[in-house]
Amino acid sequence: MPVTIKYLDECKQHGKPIVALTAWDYLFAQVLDQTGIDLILVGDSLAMAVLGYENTLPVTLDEMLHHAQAVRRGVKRAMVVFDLPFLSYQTSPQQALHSAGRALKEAGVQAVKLEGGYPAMAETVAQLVQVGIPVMGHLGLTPQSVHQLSGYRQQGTSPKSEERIMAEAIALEKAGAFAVVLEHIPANLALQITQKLTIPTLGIGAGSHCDGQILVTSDLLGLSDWHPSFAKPYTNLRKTITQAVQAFCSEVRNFQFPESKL
Ligand SMILES: Nc1nc(=O)c2c([nH]1)NC[C@@H]1CN(c3ccc(C(=O)N[C@@H](CCC(=O)O)C(=O)O)cc3)CN21
Ligand SMILES: CC(C)C(=O)C(=O)O
Ligand SMILES: [Mg+2]
Repeated sequence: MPVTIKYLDECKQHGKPIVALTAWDYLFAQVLDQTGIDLILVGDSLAMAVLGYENTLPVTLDEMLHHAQAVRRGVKRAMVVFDLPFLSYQTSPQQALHSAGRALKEAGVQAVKLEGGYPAMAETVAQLVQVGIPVMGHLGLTPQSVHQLSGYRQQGTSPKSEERIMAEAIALEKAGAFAVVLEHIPANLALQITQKLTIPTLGIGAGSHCDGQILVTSDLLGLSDWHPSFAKPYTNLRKTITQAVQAFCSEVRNFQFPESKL
């Protein structure tokens, strides 16, 4: 059974943690989906994780759509969410509608995600939801605002900032968002938001009290050359791949592969 908004709501109600990861291609999406995770995000973090950019700002809507199409082909069960890239939705609700519409029509994703809250984004979310496009919010550390935020610093550390993030979360829920990502905020603030909202919260660097967790897949696999402090590598694929390639090099250079058959 494919994962639906209703299923994610039930997870929250029953205290069953939601598991979410990012993917950028068919191969990884298929492997992840077959493990039974709930949600796959085509995250704009792919700008950094797989395209080698310094931040997420350069990646374009067309580039993201190309990745999303590949991801979609690999997924049968998980909900696929498309991360709207920088400046594909901030200009106006019309622009957001056009970009989100392309993600649903051209890549076949079930939902979109956008960064930010009240007041501008709440209005945009409301308009998308009104035409039947499910929206996931993203608050706290919003990487598309890296320059405005003076780096990838933890957010919600002052009473004023805490209050603002809580207000934005409430505004997103009111606007009709079906879930919200909370990134790099104190665990206690994430707990308060999770208790206050009826929609599920997905945490990344936001403690253990969210309704689910999301990580960048290359960080979980130990494939990235760098990962944020809050990520946990569950294996060291970088090392495994390096060793396999070195073994191949050695066998080719020593005429051991392929086996000689005359
Ligand atoms: N591979 C990868 N994993 C991610 O989780 C991720 C990305 N890329 N790219 C987009 C954003 C950027 N993220 C980040 C990046 C850096 C920190 C980090 O190291 N923060 C430091 C402070 C850095 C500073 O002050 O500039 C910290 O201790 O909070 C956190 C989240 C999370 N996202
Ligand atoms: C980490 C998640 C929430 C994200 O926005 C991304 O991968 O781009
Ligand atoms: Mg993102």
